[in-house]
Amino acid sequence: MNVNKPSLQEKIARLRESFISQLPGRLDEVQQQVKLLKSDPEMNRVLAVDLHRAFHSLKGTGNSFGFVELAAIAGEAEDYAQQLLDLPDNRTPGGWPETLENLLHQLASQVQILIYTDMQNDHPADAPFFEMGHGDRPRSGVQSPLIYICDDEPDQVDHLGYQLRCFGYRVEHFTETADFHDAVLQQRPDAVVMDVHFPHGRTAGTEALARLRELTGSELPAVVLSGRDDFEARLSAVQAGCKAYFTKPARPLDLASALDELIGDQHEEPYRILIVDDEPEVAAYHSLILEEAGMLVYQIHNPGLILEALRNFNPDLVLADMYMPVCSGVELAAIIRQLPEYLGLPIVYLSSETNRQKQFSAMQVGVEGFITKPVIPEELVAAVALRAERMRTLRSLMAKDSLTGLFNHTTTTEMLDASLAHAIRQQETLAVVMLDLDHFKQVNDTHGHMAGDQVLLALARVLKHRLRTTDVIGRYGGEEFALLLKNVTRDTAEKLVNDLREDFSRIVFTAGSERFKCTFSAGISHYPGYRRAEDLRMAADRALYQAKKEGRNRVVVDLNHD
Ligand SMILES: Nc1nc2c(ncn2[C@@H]2O[C@H](COP(=O)(O)OP(=O)(O)OP(=O)(O)O)[C@@H](O)[C@H]2O)c(=O)[nH]1
Repeated sequence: MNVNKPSLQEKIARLRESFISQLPGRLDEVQQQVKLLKSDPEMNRVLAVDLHRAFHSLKGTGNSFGFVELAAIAGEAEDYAQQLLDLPDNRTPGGWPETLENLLHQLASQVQILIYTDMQNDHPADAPFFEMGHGDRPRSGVQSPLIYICDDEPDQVDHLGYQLRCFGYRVEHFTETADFHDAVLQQRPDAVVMDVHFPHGRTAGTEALARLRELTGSELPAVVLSGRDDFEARLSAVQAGCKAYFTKPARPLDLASALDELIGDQHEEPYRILIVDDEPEVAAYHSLILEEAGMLVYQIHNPGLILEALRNFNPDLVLADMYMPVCSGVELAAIIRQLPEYLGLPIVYLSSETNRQKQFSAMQVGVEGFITKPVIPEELVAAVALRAERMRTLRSLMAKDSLTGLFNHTTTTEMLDASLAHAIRQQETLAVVMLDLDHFKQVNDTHGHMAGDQVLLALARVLKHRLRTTDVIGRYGGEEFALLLKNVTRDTAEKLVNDLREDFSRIVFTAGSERFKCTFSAGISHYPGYRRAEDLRMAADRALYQAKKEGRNRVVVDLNHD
């Protein structure tokens, strides 16, 4: 099937065309407003406010789409409307109303020119152009990360590969750098574990990485695992762009942590940006810029929909226009700030208001920033990404457990309520799993608290890599975890948790010179078997208790229903 998706430039061109086609109608409206204003001896301020907003938005949108002359005339008219507003009641500025009529006349000529040029030219030369890099876009796939290990010592590597698979990675092993080289060109891995010394060269491994970088123009995320611990080997690793250096024998858990760090960012969810702008074309234009940078954008053109949009879309940042008909940007920001759950949500104005004093007072309601139109796309993306990132970090500190990075008890409980409500609404199923490490006190007592922490981290990592991004993983208590598996049958949930249990039980931990393994037990309950969150949790708890009683290292599914 041949699907011709419009390019970014084509989408922008369509927005411009749509804006141009609306210009005569908008001009008509402005002319009506001026007429009303002229015939009103009281100089109605409401009419003047409307007029100011109309010119302001014409200026902003004109600028955004590169119609500089139209924007300049609209800007002059906006200043004049401001003078009308600033004067005491019943007074009019000098040149009234000829100045305004003259500006309207100029605007009408500009609109004619734009319509004519648009008809002549498919791609206006002055269309704002931007191109954003695609390299940093988050990956959308949910497949486990692919790791290439390149090492000529099969025994050691087999064991390492086996352990990394238990952590949820897909692993491929190469003993020859030439095979590794060809494989990378065929399918680029998420990360590489590379040896330095090979029979055909003292630094053949790191040289292979450097060659690939030259050939492809980009660095492979790589760590070194080598028997050598000398300056030459370490320097070759740094020069090849390797981010960590491990000497053999390395602990699989340490390597897994380094690999997680290397590829971690790629699993980040895209930033969620809510745009509030009464001009659909302008909102769509800014939305295109942000989407092109990999963000997820939702637009509303009526500020009255803000409450629903916040709740349904759950944004990381709100980008709001300052002058809108239903309510101003300042009023909108004040409404958001009065909602306790959105107190920390960054709000940024995107406006053509250039008056510093007005910008400053508009920010007094707790607004994070001010971006003036027309925007430079890279600056918009950078300003939005920076603030959205900060919001993510703050949220994560509040919602996540500091050791494992999983959701904490409170958030997991809230998510159980939300997931159950969603399952009921969508007529889907939901499995709740309570999971508890076996004899964990003994692990701490025998190998120390730090070794215990490593076990908790390892389990968290296995769960994160192996479950879908839509599933919820929480650290419910000290050594107790809760999983919410969405839209799975009871049998699928049981098989999944049993596979996790078996893989986890194969991981070898080291504490000093000691080696040990660890297991967990799990209990599963299921919606629609139970219809209340608390009942689901208690049923999963009872099943877990039974698994412990029956000898641990097993999964029990609750078969009772309410
Ligand atoms: N290392 C470490 N240990 C923790 C943490 N949180 C809780 N624990 C320990 O987890 C252990 C839980 O022990 P118990 O509740 O007796 O359970 P258990 O030894 O796992 O026995 P069963 O659950 O019956 O198999 C206690 O020793 C806690 O100190 C943590 O963050 N780090």
